[in-house]
Amino acid sequence: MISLENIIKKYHRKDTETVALKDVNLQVEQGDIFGVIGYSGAGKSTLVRLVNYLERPTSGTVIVDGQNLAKLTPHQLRRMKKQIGMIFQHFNLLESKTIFQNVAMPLILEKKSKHEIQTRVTELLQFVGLEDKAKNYPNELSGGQKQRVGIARALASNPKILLCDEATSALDPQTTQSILQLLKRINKEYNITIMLITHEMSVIQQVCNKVAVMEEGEIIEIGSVIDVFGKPKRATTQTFVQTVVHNQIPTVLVEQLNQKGVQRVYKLEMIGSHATESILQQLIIKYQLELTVIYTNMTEIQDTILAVWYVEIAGDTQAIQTAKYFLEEQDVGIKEVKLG
Ligand SMILES: Nc1ncnc2c1ncn2[C@@H]1O[C@H](COP(=O)(O)OP(=O)(O)OP(=O)(O)O)[C@@H](O)[C@H]1O
Repeated sequence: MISLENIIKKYHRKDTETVALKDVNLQVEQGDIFGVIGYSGAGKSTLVRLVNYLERPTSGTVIVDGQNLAKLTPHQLRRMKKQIGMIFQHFNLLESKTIFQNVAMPLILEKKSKHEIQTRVTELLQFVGLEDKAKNYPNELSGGQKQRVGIARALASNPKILLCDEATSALDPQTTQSILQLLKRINKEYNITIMLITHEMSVIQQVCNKVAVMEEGEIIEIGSVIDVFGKPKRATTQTFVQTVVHNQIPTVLVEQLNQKGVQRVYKLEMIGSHATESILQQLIIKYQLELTVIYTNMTEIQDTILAVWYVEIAGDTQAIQTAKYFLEEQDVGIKEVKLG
């Protein structure tokens, strides 16, 4: 649906050159909710703005719905842009227009008939739960309601793709939840492919099926959300993941364990069907090991459980080694951790 190939984007201002994107490649499939995460300045906004050609690449190819955007005539590009809706952190509503008029704006620009506009806007306001606010002005609405207006406006032209630029960053956690639920409905009910950028891993956790992690203009990790959350490779990704997956032993517990002189603590990481206690039982029964569970945490991601267990293992060294092989065969990550 969206393909970015060997994208380089440089900005020039006076004598300075900023390389915002350095050879970026990514594919977004039809039906994806594709998240892009990274710290401020990583290049997320630049990346997402390439998709509707708000920014043009310095080099590389942007393909949307099978079309190379660089090869389109201005008329074809305008038509393509109608297939791509966008919502923003600060909503970008016209303050002097009513909610109805804001949502109607793309349809007015498309010169749709009055009747058509009335029907479509009413339907959209119903969909986002704001049918009673048609005659209000943006400054009479809460942040969450304003974002719903932004969403209704973005959907007016029946887009195939919705781009979300930090759409929930200005909202409180509860309102964020409701907007994310709305995005999920849009994806399912209208079959709209969504690309969203955020600096919050919890947003990715709640709605996305795929994620790209960006750092200094590069994609440093990309894949299904469950894979990236389950086995983050790069330090930045690990830091993001730890904001939602609490897979470290709490410091206070580490101190207690050190005081007790506990040795041989292992961290076991399991994804999906393995994330059960039965694996631990097998270690006890099959390998005659003594296990003491020190800390455990489970996180639900995309209907799958990510589990981490910290266990103290006592027993025959050879038996522990054989048990390690058994765990690796079961796709359970195991490593000895140093306390303190
Ligand atoms: N119009 C511009 N002119 C010059 N430099 C720019 C421009 N837009 C972005 N940049 C620079 O490009 C780099 C990437 O910026 P970008 O806004 O894409 O990052 P971001 O990850 O979206 O950051 P944030 O979360 O703060 O919005 C930054 O160094 C930024 O200063």
